[in-house]
Amino acid sequence: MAGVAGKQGNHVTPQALQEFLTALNEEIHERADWGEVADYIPELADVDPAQFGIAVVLAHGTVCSAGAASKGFSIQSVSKVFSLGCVLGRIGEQIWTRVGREPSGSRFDSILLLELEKGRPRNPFINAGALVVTDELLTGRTPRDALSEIIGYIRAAAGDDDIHIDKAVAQSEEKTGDRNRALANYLKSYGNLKNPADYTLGTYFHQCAIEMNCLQLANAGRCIAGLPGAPMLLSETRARRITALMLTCGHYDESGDFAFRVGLAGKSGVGGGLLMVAPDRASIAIWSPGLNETGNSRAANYAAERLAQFTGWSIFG
Ligand SMILES: NC(=O)CC[C@H](N)C(=O)O
Repeated sequence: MAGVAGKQGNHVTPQALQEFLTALNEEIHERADWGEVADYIPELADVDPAQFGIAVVLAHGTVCSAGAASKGFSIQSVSKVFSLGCVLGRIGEQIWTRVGREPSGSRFDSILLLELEKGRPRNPFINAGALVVTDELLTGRTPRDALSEIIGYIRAAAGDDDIHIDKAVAQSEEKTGDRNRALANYLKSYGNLKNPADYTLGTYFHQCAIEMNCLQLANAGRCIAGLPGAPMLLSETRARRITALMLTCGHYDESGDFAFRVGLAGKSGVGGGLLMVAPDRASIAIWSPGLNETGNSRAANYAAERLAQFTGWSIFG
């Protein structure tokens, strides 16, 4: 890897970036520090952790990629970025009466703060908050229609209709989703779940089971990164605010460390996916299914740090 990295500021050429990504892919495989796949969702437990893909869409539309960038994976919690975009389009700022905008400092599936804060989840990216967002999207609709809206939004963002739900993953999580069931019922007891818990949970499990590859995900992030030519799905203000939430809450109790090491807004998922945005510069998707102790991809986090060092894209200068 020596001799490849170096702070490039605004002047990252596609060619230099492509060379860097190719070398990074090799470095990741040489390190072989993969972490453990999420085994609480049985279908994900079978995925080989020794895989890595990365795709970067630059402001002028050039795409650079390396590794398994066109291999599909379960986006899991990365879907929460798009369900939030969707609900903001639907009911606007009213969603904030039901969910907060503060980092939780606890695990993605924690119930701890929910009692203390009377059923209003800290933010839309922890499971409790995402359940509230999905519940809002479900209100007045069938689960099938709510899911069509979410997947339609993602397809429009990616500019690609070939994005689908992996039903086996959804069913697998349905079988083992007791903690999410507990969260949904707890929300319901505080009057912060409008639909029957099973409906909201079923919709949420299917939303998490959407399968995408890095190229599709990086394309879908263009509207959040505010890249020219991105589909008009979010106002500038909303894109900026979603980015702020990704930075402060996108990695759960590792969000501070990610900001410290990488300096870019990102949203992770237990499928090993990571969507990251460098506002006005690039949309980045990284995937490696092995996770660290906080449920974030070990190799994707490492790659994000190396990419930020190479490009100089940290929002902190
Ligand atoms: N962090 C994640 O990706 C969690 C999503 C997963 N579907 C869950 O609810 O547990």
